Amino acid sequence: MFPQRLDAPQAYAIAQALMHGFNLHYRMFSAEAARAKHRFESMDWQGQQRAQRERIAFYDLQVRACIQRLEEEFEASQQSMAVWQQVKLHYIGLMVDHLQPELAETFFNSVTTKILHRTHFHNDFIFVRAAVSTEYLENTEPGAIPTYRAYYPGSREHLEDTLQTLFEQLQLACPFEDLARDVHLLADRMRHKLASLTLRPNFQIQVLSSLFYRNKGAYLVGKIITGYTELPLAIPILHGSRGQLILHAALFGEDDLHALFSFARAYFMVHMDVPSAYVSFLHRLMPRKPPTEIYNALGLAKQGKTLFYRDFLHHLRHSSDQLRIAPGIKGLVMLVFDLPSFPYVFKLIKDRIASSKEITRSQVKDKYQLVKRHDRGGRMADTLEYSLVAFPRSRFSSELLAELQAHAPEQIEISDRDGDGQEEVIISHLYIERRLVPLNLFLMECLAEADTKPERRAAMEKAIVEYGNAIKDLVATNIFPGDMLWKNFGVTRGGKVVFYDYDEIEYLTDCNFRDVPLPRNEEEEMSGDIWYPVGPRDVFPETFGPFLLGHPAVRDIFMRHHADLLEADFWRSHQNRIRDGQMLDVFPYERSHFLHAGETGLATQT
Ligand SMILES: Nc1ncnc2c1ncn2[C@@H]1O[C@H](COP(=O)(O)OP(=O)(O)OP(=O)(O)O)[C@@H](O)[C@H]1O
Repeated sequence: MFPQRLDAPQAYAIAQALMHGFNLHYRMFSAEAARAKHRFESMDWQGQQRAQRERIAFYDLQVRACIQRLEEEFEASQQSMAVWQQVKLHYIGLMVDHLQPELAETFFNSVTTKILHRTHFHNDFIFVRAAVSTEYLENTEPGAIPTYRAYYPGSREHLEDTLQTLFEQLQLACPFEDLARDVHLLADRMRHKLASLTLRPNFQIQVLSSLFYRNKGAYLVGKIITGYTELPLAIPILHGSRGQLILHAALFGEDDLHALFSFARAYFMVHMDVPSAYVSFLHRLMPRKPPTEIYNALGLAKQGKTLFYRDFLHHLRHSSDQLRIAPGIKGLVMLVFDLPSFPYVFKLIKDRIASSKEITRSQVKDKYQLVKRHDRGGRMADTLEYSLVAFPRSRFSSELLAELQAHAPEQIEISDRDGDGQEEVIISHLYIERRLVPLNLFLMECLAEADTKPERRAAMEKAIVEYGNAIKDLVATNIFPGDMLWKNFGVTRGGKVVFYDYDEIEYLTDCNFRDVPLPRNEEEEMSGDIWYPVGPRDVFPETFGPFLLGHPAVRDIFMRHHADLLEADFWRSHQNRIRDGQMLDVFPYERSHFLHAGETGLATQT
């Protein structure tokens, strides 16, 4: 029932305290993004990575601080539901003209769902759906930076002048090595892309005003428009070998941007007054990427989670298929299920983990946390972590329900908790991750037809090369995957291979890569067992082969491209590099996009 009058005296003050809590949070978030520019300029890459990691914890800290304040000042949990309903209405009032209303709503939900009882988690009290529109939101204060800027080159020949102005207006404190040279190379690439298009009167380049910072790079993101064509565009800016700036590559088109904004990479730091305007600009560039994933990529993971859950509930209402055990080899640690019509998997840690795994539940959680905070280098799938997720009981296949009851009885509750006559399966802790095609299944499908269909053989070769590349990219970011079996990797829509089994992951520098010792006598030589002592962190790369390379066709391709992975020296040399403080470059784009043909090196050390 909608209250006719807002007459509870404490409701307005509670709403204000909530809004104050959110504003404080967003100020901290923005300040960190502003500092990212300085860290980039001063090549403080370790600092940039540290800040990327630490920022993830900001939100929960601020939510906890706000709950504490509400309890201390207003005895929040003692307030009646009539008061809480008015709190929400006042809060809506406070969001008029607010520049981040969607985030403010999510913050309200995060706080109030920790105070109110579950039965009140509906639109009267929390924001189950958004109440405030973000369309056409702009910061109109004098001196405010617009979300994006438009540049009008007029003709193909004048691209250089326009680009020169555009990069100068970024006002980076560090000089370019040779901006005129780079702008010319970039303009040439653009002319090539525009060759088949007629330039219409609306020909322009639009770029988001803030740069996107991550690891060692800053990325300019925008699009070229002519007529009805909109060509997405991203330009990575890096430090050259002399420490000055260079335009490193030119990325064009939706697929290139997908690779840059991949769920398998760390989140960007971007200074945004109006994040929803950034999200809608980016969504236009990448219509296949749902806003939930764009918010995640911008470091606004809570908003990503909120939108994901809304999308999922909406999808459930408009589909009828059954949740099932995910295809592939079942895990010893994780129980994984999916809904065929929905492109994500749901993973929970089993109540009892097979003893062969020597890992506890909390260690598994730590490993997933490690991945969340680490630079995923395009090779480890991001996970969203949820607690108390309810699914309709009627949507479970009987095998899946039996599996849950057998392996996770302590984590599921089957009840009608909302009292609406519909039974739900409530799972206490869950990870949600993009669904990929497990690499073992992918290879099996290819192998079945490799002799008769050359395209299948080519796909198999590409996947095996990609698998090795994935491991090498992980190594570059100081990650040893632990369990390198094919089944622990998946293939993305774009054909990239990504790792998703984290329970045996270690920092590369924590492992001890050893050569298999030579047998000292005949008895040792003939022994079928491991006769030499093995420490807990010891790894013997020579022994990977028998597990991975049973099939001759697979072995042949692997050995041609990645034989070095079977040598302890390969792993040790990377350990040494990392210990020396050198960060290897893992580019989120192919070499073919580089603007310089190798003559311009990059800075490697701070
Ligand atoms: N993101 C994903 N997309 C598609 N399938 C997945 C995904 N994650 C997991 N799976 C499926 O679930 C299975 C088990 O997942 P996972 O490897 O994470 O569990 P685990 O218990 O850690 O495995 P292991 O026993 O190797 O340690 C995988 O082999 C795969 O078939």
